[in-house]
Amino acid sequence: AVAAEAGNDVILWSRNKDVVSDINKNHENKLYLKGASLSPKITATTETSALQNCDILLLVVPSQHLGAVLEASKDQINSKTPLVLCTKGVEIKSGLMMTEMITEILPENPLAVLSGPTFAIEVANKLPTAVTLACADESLGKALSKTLNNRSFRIYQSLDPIGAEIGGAVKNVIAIACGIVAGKKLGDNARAALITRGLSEIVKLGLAKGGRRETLMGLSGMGDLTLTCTATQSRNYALGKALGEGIKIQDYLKGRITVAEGLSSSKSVTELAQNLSIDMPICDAVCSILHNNADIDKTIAQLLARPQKAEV
Ligand SMILES: NC(=O)C1=CN([C@@H]2O[C@H](COP(=O)(O)OP(=O)(O)OC[C@H]3O[C@@H](n4cnc5c(N)ncnc54)[C@H](O)[C@@H]3O)[C@@H](O)[C@H]2O)C=CC1
Ligand SMILES: O=C(CO)COP(=O)(O)O
Repeated sequence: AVAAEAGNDVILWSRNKDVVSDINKNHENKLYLKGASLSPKITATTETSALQNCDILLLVVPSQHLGAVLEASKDQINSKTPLVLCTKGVEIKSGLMMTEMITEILPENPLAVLSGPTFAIEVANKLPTAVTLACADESLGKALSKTLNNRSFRIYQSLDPIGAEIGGAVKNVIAIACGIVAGKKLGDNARAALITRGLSEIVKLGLAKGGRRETLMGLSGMGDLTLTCTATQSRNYALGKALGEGIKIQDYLKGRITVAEGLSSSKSVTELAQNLSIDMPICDAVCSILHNNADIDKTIAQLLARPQKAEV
């Protein structure tokens, strides 16, 4: 929708025939984006051959499936086509960040990361939004920003794709923690503490991976963390809130088709941090609750009982 609003012709690839038909016939995607009316400039297809002649490819498949989709379609992708990563997450299977995984599959393609506080429905409905577009190649970053920027979608440039990616991947895990605290009615102080100490975890991991502090403090870091940790429309926050209210994860996920990336990223981010010998107690706690069936109250008590330490 952003690319179309900026004046581009847009082709959307989907595996789902019903979604394709809804977009082409009704200019809507009722299954995944109810309440947004899409530009007729957007057409959809299930054919990966459509990837052949694109000037830019925006990658939006959920993190645990993007690798498989790229593997299956890489023969259709020209090695000169710039790829813009919009997915937020770390692959469990390989432990790789999305940009690392993409580079393994498509080593020659130029790569950028587009990330920030961007609830899709607000973006599609043209509500004011600001994001980071990070690309190590400054002139390509400028060209991509110019192509995608529009009056309601303001793009700030950055040269730090790693920092932009880490912020987006880890904030989903912290948002689940904030949701749990809300579900448990533990108060606003606790949420502010989680956001701030969560940011500290994001910064530690981001710097260890080679990202820059100022990126982590910007739209794709602090900005997205703030949005997701404070809004009930966040799927990650909502998942945490349900758990905090006592709903079992299997029951919550039953019948849900949309992704809450923090569920998988809590595992992959925690493993990544362990491999780098970085202490990320909040992500660790969320991982234990989601994947090791840890008791929520005991996990919170353990977090609060950690030895005192200097703030910085
Ligand atoms: N929805 C939002 O507000 C935002 C989402 N993102 C990120 O974008 C990525 C995608 O999220 P959403 O579109 O919101 O998720 P969603 O769950 O609403 O939609 C996922 C889409 O991917 C497709 N999909 C799922 N598994 C697939 C597979 N194995 N092969 C091919 N297609 C598959 C689904 O059919 C669907 O079209 C995530 O990493 C998310 O964190 C980033 C910014 C904002
Ligand atoms: O990444 C997002 C907003 O920037 C979307 O967050 P949720 O996946 O938690 O809804």
